[in-house]
Amino acid sequence: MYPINLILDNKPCVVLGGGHVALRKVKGLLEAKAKVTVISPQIVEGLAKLVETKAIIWQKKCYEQGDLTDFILAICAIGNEEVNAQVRKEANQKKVILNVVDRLEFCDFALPAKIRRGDLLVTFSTNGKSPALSRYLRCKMEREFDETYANWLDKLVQLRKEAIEKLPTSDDREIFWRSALSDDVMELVRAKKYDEAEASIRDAISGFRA
Ligand SMILES: C[C@@]1(CC(=O)O)c2cc3[nH]c(cc4nc(cc5[nH]c(cc(n2)[C@H]1CCC(=O)O)[C@@](C)(CC(=O)O)[C@@H]5CCC(=O)O)C(CC(=O)O)=C4CCC(=O)O)c(CCC(=O)O)c3CC(=O)O
Ligand SMILES: NC(=O)C1=CN([C@@H]2O[C@H](COP(=O)(O)OP(=O)(O)OC[C@H]3O[C@@H](n4cnc5c(N)ncnc54)[C@H](O)[C@@H]3O)[C@@H](O)[C@H]2O)C=CC1
Repeated sequence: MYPINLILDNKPCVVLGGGHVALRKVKGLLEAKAKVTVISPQIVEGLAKLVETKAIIWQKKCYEQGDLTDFILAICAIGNEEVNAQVRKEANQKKVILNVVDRLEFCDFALPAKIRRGDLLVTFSTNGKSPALSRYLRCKMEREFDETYANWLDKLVQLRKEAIEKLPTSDDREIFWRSALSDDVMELVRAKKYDEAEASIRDAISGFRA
């Protein structure tokens, strides 16, 4: 497995099937700001609400060959081997990247469990061996990854700009950040002393010698 984070903002994605698994996958796509269409003869209540609020488009029908046209990514959550095979075939023809929720061998990608805190994204996966373990680790680590990292990340955006202005080469910046983002600084962050942490990084930028 090769981990990548897809940038799906406003890109057309389709979920086939309208059950609870489809709902979870749709929610994940919406978090990534994708433009989501669901194709299914029936949908669960959670999906119906998303249709009502126009958060997603619903095509009330069974999947047919040709339905993947115009989509860049598809998730097949129907749970039928025959349909899975048809969808896999069309995805190959149209070069659409596909996830089949009950068949890892048919997948171009699998979904990890995730913790999102602002722009920070932490993911867990098990190569399909135990989604339950991915979920367990996500729940456990949610406590560790509270909002402090996301708040700090917002500050780092500006500090990174300043480091780019003051430190001439990318080698310098690599050396700088590996030492500047120290346990001591991160302890200040954990204590929500963002200003002190910020000042410490600024001092380090002005005092940096390669
Ligand atoms: C391969 C993969 C394909 C994919 O969906 O991309 C896949 C496949 C399958 N899952 C099944 C079952 C369960 N899936 C979950 C939960 C999650 N499943 C997710 C991802 C993945 N699931 C991909 C690999 C992830 C990895 O590598 O770890 C998560 C992480 C992400 C998400 O869905 O968004 C999300 C947790 C989100 C969260 O809570 O954080 C639970 C637990 C629960 O719901 O409580 C159960 C019941 C317990 C169990 O079986 O473990 C079955 C049916 C097995 C059967 O028939 O018994 C299959 C099919 C098969 O295994 O063949
Ligand atoms: N990857 C994952 O995270 C998980 C996967 N699964 C597997 O996912 C599959 C789906 O699970 P559920 O959502 O609980 O099932 P479900 O049976 O509730 O949902 C299937 C949906 O597909 C629709 N459908 C049926 N035929 C269709 C067709 N030809 N075209 C379009 N839509 C069609 C149905 O109307 C229904 O909405 C199962 O095979 C299950 O084993 C189960 C748990 C987690």
